[in-house]
Amino acid sequence: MTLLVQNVSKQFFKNMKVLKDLSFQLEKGECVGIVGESGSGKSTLARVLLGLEPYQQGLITFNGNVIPPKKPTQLRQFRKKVQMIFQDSSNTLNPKLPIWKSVTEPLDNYKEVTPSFIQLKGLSKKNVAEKLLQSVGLEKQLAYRNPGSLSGGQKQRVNIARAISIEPELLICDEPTASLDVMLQVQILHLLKDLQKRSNMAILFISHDLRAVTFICQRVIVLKKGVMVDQFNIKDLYQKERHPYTKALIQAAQTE
Ligand SMILES: Nc1ncnc2c1ncn2[C@@H]1O[C@H](COP(=O)(O)OP(=O)(O)OP(=O)(O)O)[C@@H](O)[C@H]1O
Repeated sequence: MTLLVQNVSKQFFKNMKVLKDLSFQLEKGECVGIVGESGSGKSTLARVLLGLEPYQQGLITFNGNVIPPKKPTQLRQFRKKVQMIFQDSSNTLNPKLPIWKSVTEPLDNYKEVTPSFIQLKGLSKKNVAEKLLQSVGLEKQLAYRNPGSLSGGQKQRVNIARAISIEPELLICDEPTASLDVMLQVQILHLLKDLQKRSNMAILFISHDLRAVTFICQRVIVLKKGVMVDQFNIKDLYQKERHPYTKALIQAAQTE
């Protein structure tokens, strides 16, 4: 898997450039963080990478194919390989469906996928859902409840189970813990880290929280007003060559 972003710029209106000449690369099994304050363009970048928003300059490729994919068949392949987890876990699950139906929906859409972590043969869809829920640390009985009766943390775990059910090559997480309390944030970060180790999928972890990013990622990209001002390996976080904006983020994280 390779995600390649080359000199990408995006604007919403004529003079409103939100992403400016961004270039970076993400390889199989890597976990890269995108960090920056509110309004720096993180969510816009996520949407552009997912092919949900157009960009005006540069080129994005996923495994050599241009993003956004043009043909419906290419788009289908792309959606299978790249999954997303959003900040707000409350609206992403259909309130009318029991959890087992929501969690197995991607497997219904991509019947050709057989996840390696569950032996599908002979298992009913409900059993598969139970297994998926257990893989994200939830009790299997949760499969038979509706989203309305779940806590925020449980719902986010269900979203993660759903996203990983088809074993994506890349998981894009946009502030996945922002709506959760601190204890749950830590649990979800541990879960993501553990899943990444088990599956070797790549993760693009978008957050304003430098501490979360440094916990889970091996490499960090710092965005400021749509410009990539810094990029470094976690081991170099405290090196003096860090950009002043990165240093300010480190200081803010320490005083929080
Ligand atoms: N659909 C849109 N139309 C016009 N401007 C937009 C649109 N979406 C985002 N913007 C603007 O683009 C800039 C970047 O927004 P974006 O949501 O990508 O930042 P962010 O870093 O994710 O912020 P936050 O952490 O607050 O979510 C902001 O100035 C925002 O107002």
